[in-house]
Amino acid sequence: MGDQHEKQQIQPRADPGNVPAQSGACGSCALNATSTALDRQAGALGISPANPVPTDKRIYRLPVFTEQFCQALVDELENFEQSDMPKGRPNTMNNYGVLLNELGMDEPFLTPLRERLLPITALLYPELGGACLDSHKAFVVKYSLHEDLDLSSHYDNAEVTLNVSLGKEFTEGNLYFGDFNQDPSPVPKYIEVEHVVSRGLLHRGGQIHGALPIGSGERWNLIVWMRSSAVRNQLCPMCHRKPQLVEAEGFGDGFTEPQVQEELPQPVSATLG
Ligand SMILES: O=C(O)CCC(=O)C(=O)O
Ligand SMILES: [Fe+2]
Repeated sequence: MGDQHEKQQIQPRADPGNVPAQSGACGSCALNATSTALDRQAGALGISPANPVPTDKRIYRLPVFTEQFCQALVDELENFEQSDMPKGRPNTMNNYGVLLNELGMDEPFLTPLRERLLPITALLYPELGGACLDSHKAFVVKYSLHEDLDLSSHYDNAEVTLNVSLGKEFTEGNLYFGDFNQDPSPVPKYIEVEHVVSRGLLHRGGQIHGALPIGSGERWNLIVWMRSSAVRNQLCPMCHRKPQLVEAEGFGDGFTEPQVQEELPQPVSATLG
């Protein structure tokens, strides 16, 4: 079962290209203390905040693949791109890239990857169903000088997003992050985050973000929009309403139908004759 939404494109409320990377330090000591405690626990799992200066944005960096694996995956995707097999667009905003379910990669590769991340997402994003991310949409996006150069500001159709840099070689093209969409501030603070090949970034799907233009080369990223049916069945994260379900294939948009209650035996009144 699913719903028609994908990425929600938004007008940047400040031109991220012109906004220098900000410290993003939170003014509240309590929040800083909480995020520092969380950062320490995450550090014990090999995960570090993506920004060297503490922020309230909850963006984390972690090792995901080897560089050799990233290279092999990109080679394979280039073969697929050059083939005449039918291909869809990765999503409503990126024009170039590959939908990984079209390559049959969901079951053998992406579901185990999502499940492997559960202890981490449970720790980092408990209120977003981080402990029960039960489906995903996964794709690779590609940027190059004569194709897409950048990606405008948006939030994802995901509770939690994993974004892994696969290479190849490129200059510039940093990611930028603004507010959480459900918690906008009057003057949003943007931070820039550099991607490192073979590393992943974890962020809330609702964290407004985009990618700055690359200066040269090709930039390929694996994006996994991870979804929690327990959370989104209550409220669609894209339109913030109770979801109206329509039939969909595969994981759809990650909504599930309520289980049909097993029919309970009806009480019967017996009359003695
Ligand atoms: O290009 C990137 O690194 C970001 C892609 C992204 O945000 C998305 O596809 O949802
Ligand atoms: Fe995104």
